[in-house]
Amino acid sequence: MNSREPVGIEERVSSLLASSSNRDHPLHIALAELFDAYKHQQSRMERLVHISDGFQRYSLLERQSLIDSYHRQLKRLDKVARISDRYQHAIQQSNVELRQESLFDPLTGLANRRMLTDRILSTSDRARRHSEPFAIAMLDVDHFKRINDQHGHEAGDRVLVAIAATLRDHTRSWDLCGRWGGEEFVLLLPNSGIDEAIPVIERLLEAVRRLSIKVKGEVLKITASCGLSEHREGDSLLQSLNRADAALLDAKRRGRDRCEVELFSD
Ligand SMILES: Nc1nc2c(ncn2[C@@H]2O[C@H](COP(=O)(O)OP(=O)(O)OP(=O)(O)O)[C@@H](O)[C@H]2O)c(=O)[nH]1
Repeated sequence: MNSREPVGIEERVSSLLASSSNRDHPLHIALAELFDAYKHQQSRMERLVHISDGFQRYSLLERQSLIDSYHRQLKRLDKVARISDRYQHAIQQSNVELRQESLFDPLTGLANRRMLTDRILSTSDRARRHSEPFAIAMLDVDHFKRINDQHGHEAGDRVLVAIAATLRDHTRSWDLCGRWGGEEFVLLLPNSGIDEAIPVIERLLEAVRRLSIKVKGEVLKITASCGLSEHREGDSLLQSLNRADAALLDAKRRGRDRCEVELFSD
């Protein structure tokens, strides 16, 4: 008798088949064939389990690598989005700067000649459609050359900047002030006939008189002359500007520091 009793079915069947006392049993051959078939099936099962485990491990690795690659792509996309945001912001910024440079005078920050021209044309269009009057004023600093000659170009620039600020501060929100060039400024007074425009200009000239610009310990007193014209229906931009310019020359001739009106006389 064995010192150890076989426990599992396989061990028990194996030991039964191995025992010489069972060799002539009528079921011995059938049991041996059945046992072989069983072992064959079992080894197939083990192979299948092995393949399935390997496949699962491979799937896990594949999944992990896909997740890693997905996260790497996300990071890249995030980086690309941030670069694109910065790029778009830079383009917007440079568009703002380009617009600023193309429409505004760099020294005074007022509208430049191009913007003034555009606005006068659109105001003239609106005035025609709604039968509204509008006025154009040309304002020129008196004896500006003297300021440059006596105090230097930089002092002249400071005077222009101070005048620009005065124009901005003493006109109505719907008026447009701009620098026409040199020491000459243009004011567009929409929805205003001569009668409404004159007090605006008088207020402005008074504000210029009150300016005190300190240059190297000296206080500069400034005056300006102004020519005013009212736009007439059918007038070209040039005609209205020419009439304001003629009125300005008249103001200079009559002694400066004043506003003259040129009404309907080409
Ligand atoms: N500082 C400075 N001066 C300028 C600028 N543009 C033009 N000027 C000067 O402005 C002066 C204009 O002088 P004029 O046209 O003789 O006129 P004015 O001396 O003001 O004399 P009136 O207009 O007759 O009162 C010239 O000396 C120009 O050099 C500028 O941007 N800065």
